[in-house]
Amino acid sequence: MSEQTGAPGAARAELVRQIYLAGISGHKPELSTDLTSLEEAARAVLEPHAYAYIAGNAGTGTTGRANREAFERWRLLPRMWTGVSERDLSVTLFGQRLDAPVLLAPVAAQTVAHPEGELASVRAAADVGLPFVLSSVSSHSMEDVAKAAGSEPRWYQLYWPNDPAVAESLVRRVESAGYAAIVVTVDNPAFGYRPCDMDTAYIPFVHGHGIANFTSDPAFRAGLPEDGGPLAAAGHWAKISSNPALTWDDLPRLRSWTTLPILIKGIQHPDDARKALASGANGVVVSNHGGRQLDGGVAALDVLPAVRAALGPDVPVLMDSGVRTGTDVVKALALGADAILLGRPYLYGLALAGQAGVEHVLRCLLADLDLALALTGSRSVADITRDLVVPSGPLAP
Ligand SMILES: Cc1cc2nc3c(=O)[nH]c(=O)nc-3n(C[C@H](O)[C@H](O)[C@H](O)COP(=O)(O)O)c2cc1C
Ligand SMILES: CCCCCCC(=O)C(=O)O
Repeated sequence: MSEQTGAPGAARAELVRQIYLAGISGHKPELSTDLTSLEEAARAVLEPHAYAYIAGNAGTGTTGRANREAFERWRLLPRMWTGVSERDLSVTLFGQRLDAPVLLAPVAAQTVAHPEGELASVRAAADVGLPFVLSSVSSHSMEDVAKAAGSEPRWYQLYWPNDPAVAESLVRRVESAGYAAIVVTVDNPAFGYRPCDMDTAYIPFVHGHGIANFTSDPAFRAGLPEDGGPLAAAGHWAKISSNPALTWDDLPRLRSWTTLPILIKGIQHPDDARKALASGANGVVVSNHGGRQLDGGVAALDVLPAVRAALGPDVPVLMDSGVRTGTDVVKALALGADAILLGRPYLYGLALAGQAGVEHVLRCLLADLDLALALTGSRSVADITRDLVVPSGPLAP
């Protein structure tokens, strides 16, 4: 977030300029500006089990593919001569002004991709001015990540543990460490059936990745056996980490621990969106976890308009699962999202070049988005309305 108001932030204008100047001078970027190509590039540098964990989907990958197919089914219907020399990508969520409608999705155990993990990602997010959403299951503690973010915005994603003392302790730390919102993920009552991980017999959390918020938590440590080493900590985490007994009746308890905005992530049914709001949430994230949980499920983009209709125009609705380009962001916004969360693409940037790789991905996405605004005739996010997208195929006369 920056203090700037109005037309595009200097940083974004500069990145568009740099990308084009690079083309003119013949100076090739180290990583491709086609973000969809980074997965293959990252595959070449990652250990097979690490690539499988990041890229993998549940089951046969049907939901993961559906996420992309849904974006492909929509086409942008651009308008001309609307006067787009000044473009403003900013949005306001929960009173917080964001330079662009883009956040970094919570992704677990980022040291699997790069030794600096979340510290590299949050620094990149801060440099570009986008909020970072820290996973509960991070390889660096929420306090260390907050320090690396400096004064830039960060949100926290909560997997609600089944130990009430640990749950409350985590939430209180989130508030003390200056996180600006809590994103509660509800699509994970159990780990999805993921052949990609079972076949490599790889679970990051037993290899020292992803449990820093727990090993640094006094309530968690109180439950550890005295002589327990890292394996005992991982074992204890596995016991308390998920909470399949949760129902909507539990949300008021979380509400009583914090005044921060609460978003529910993993919403796919309009009735669940209504229940989330009725139980005390302030917004939702339409998501199927990038296809990593339920195979054969609906595409996130396909349910977005129904969720928006259920909640009305004023409730913050974010979405993720399948966003790969700036034009995907425009489609999601046109179909009802206030902002999107970017997932795997920034992890591939992280794997390829650490902080610089994440920055590259974010700058490319923002440049693409800025140009998509110009090319669709949109001067601001408010101009991205439902009539900017049509189903693929001939336009009805
Ligand atoms: C390796 C990996 C780890 C993830 N870890 C978490 C997590 O800890 N918490 C969470 O809510 N979502 C997690 N997600 C889901 C993302 O937040 C997001 O919903 C998903 O990546 C969107 O799909 P996409 O990356 O295909 O666009 C993870 C996704 C990946 C790829
Ligand atoms: C209950 C915690 C499981 C952590 C799963 C991390 C994740 O969301 C993913 O791999 O996807």
